Amino acid sequence: MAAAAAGATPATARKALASTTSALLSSSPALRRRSLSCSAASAATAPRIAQQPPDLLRWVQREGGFVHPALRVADHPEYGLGVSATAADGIIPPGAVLIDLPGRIPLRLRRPADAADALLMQLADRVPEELWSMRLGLRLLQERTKSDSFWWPYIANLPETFTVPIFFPGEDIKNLQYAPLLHQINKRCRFLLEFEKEVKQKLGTVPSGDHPFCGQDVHSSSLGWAMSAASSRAFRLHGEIPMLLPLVDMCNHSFSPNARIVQEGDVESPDMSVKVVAETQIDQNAAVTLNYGCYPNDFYLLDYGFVVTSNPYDQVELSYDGNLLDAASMAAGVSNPNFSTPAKWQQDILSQLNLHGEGAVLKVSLGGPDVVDGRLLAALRVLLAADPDTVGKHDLETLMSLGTKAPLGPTVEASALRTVLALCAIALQHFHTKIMDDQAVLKGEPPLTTELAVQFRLQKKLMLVDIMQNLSRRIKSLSPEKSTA
Ligand SMILES: C[S@@+](CC[C@H](N)C(=O)[O-])C[C@H]1O[C@@H](n2cnc3c(N)ncnc32)[C@H](O)[C@@H]1O
Repeated sequence: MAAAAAGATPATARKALASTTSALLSSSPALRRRSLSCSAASAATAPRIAQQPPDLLRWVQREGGFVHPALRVADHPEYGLGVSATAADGIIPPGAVLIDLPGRIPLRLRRPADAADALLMQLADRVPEELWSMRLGLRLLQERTKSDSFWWPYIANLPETFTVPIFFPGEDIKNLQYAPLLHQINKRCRFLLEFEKEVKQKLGTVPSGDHPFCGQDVHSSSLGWAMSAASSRAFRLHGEIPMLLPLVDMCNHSFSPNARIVQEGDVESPDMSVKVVAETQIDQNAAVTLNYGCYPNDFYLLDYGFVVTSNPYDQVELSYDGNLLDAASMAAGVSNPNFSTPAKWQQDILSQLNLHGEGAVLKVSLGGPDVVDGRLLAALRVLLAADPDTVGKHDLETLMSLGTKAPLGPTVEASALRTVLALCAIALQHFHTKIMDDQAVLKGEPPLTTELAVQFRLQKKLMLVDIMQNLSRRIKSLSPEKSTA
């Protein structure tokens, strides 16, 4: 729905991106520059920019970095490359420094040193803040085109392609079946197509010596590569300045990580360093993992190109809408719901919850650690309550918490939870396929992009079913005679 409103469909935007992929291969010779093209033939599982990239670990050490002697970069069976402890060395104790990068190794946007840098910054300023990965991506692309880049050993080890949905075939974008994500993908694809034009216009007549990409043409596909490299590998440390951290970015993700990143010194200071420190004991052969962030799968797929199964932070987004709530509560057997026509005292509380009036934020969610969005839960409780006096005895925090058992009594609580149950059922119906259909597709070992799209929607549905079971248990635990609305 949202994607249609935004204009071009993700599928058409994707087609245009795909059609520029071959145009990316620019081969006109020039000094001081490295072609943006690269051969697809390299390691079968994870093709890298260079067919035989330099040893990243040794480069970090040569440039003054520290790497714990027990660590290696090795193929992970499912996640591409990863950092792991060797079988031979002993266990690594908690607190041990695993990697230490001096300030010259991280790659980030820098203050302009010449005309090319100044142009790059002007382009970066044209990118909206929410697409910070494109800003950093421009810097990466600048270094990728230089033949003598300090960061070449790092760049040579980067993946040649990414599994983020801007590169999905149109069919697999449709396979996601989830409007908020389709909207984001569409936005990114349209941005890349527009930005390609802007970059071409800006750099069209710039002489090669002042050109941020050494005179090479930049297309939406190369911009997409750079944006995806940055979004899937950059870290935002103190000061929120995103940086690419060579070798550190070979560590894969876990919500129960055994390591964490520590920044020492200010980002701008010359003695800044970035360390990876063992959070727990790291056994022989164990992978070193970092937590990329406690986010839903939308974020993981859009920025990193993977889906976390049983992600405790996954959510389904919906829009707070009185008519939808009336329909849901009637379907749940709640008599005379008045979500679309709240009384004045109820409107006042909805305003406090930022669900009513000017500037209201109507996006609410189901799932994640709270199970039900606190603002949605409070609104339901308040709108189902008969009088302002009972409600007035509780503060908003209590009304927003599912942990507080039935603050307005079991009858209101049962009706509120039943309405949420019905909302879950409505959300489930928005997916065109059933859980069993998705499981059957996955059993058939489809192409990777189909697998990711189907896994994404399956995880959302399984999460909704979990919430429904959770709420049913809560409704049952309310006193039996009052839980029937
Ligand atoms: C920061 S890089 C880590 C190094 C990467 N594996 C490589 O081969 O270069 C992040 C990427 O690793 C993969 N990855 C990391 N953790 C993962 C996980 N828990 N599940 C699936 N893929 C993961 C994804 O492709 C992700 O975009």
